[in-house]
Amino acid sequence: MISTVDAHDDLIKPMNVPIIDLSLLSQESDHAKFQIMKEIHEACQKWGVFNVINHGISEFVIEEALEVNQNFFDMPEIEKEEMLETNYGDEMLSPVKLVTFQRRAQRTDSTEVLQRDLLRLYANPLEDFMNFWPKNPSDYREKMGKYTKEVRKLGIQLFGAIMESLNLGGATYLKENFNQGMHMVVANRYSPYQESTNIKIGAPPHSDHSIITILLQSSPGLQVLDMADNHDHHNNGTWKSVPKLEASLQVFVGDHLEVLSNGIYKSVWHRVIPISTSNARISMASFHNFQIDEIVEPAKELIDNDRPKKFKGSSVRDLLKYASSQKPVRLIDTHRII
Ligand SMILES: O=C(O)CCC(=O)C(=O)O
Ligand SMILES: [Fe+2]
Repeated sequence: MISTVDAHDDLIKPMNVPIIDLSLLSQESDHAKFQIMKEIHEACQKWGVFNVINHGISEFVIEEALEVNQNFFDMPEIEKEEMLETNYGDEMLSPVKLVTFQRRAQRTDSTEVLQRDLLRLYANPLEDFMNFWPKNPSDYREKMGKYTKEVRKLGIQLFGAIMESLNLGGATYLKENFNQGMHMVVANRYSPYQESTNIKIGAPPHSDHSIITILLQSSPGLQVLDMADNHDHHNNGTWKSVPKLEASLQVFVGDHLEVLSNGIYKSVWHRVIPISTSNARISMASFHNFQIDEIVEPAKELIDNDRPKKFKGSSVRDLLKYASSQKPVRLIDTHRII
């Protein structure tokens, strides 16, 4: 179990996260394509994370999305809660969920060490879910809608490239599953650290339940676990900071891509320890999955005598349910066949 959450920032070294130029994907040249597939393959295998540049989402859309979330979180607590108070039945399918650390602090069973505010929005199909998103600030839906549309397009493009990097370019059933899949956007606000309180701001170590996550950050603070040759032993890695690179987004391999790739790609352990003490840090994590009850298994094309099936199947619902129990091991680790 990873329990070290102290921010010995001076001891944390930066990690050279690979930078992938997505404009190369649309080039005709086979050489450029081959090169980018190789880079994606290596990044997903070795690090479970890479930066993308020339990703197609305009700086303007990004800035507006960050700003409108900042404005949302800045509203008085009571206003935020009122607008979201609805009973949706199946909580797992609730189109919006707001967790503020003020509210959480009132709960006596709170065992979390690192705190943040988060707003989780369902986003596919966008037209269905947007009506449940916050009405205020009044430009929230419009600006988040734009970002969400763009990031979904990027997700589909990246999934296609990642499948190709696994020689699964011809497996159209996977692309169809992805296209119909779940898209969840989580906006996080990390308040400035207050010396007067004991509250530690951040996100505890975890890997994502997604196939891929696309991350947008307003300021640094993300750290990933560098496991070098020790991928299956998450307690043996070293935390490294991920430098914030201008105009880039970060892409994470999630648990379900580790399963789908039959263990060839590794989901990345990460945590957040914000650096700035004066400004709030806003991030937006865009989680892309298959449908909630679709069973994700190692792709049959990646199973053979040399690489037998490594995992039993699981659905996103299984991963989400398990995550809420806050166990220190990943569900997929309990699903290992060998
Ligand atoms: O805030 C970040 O940079 C990362 C957030 C994250 O890991 C998550 O929401 O799963
Ligand atoms: Fe995450």
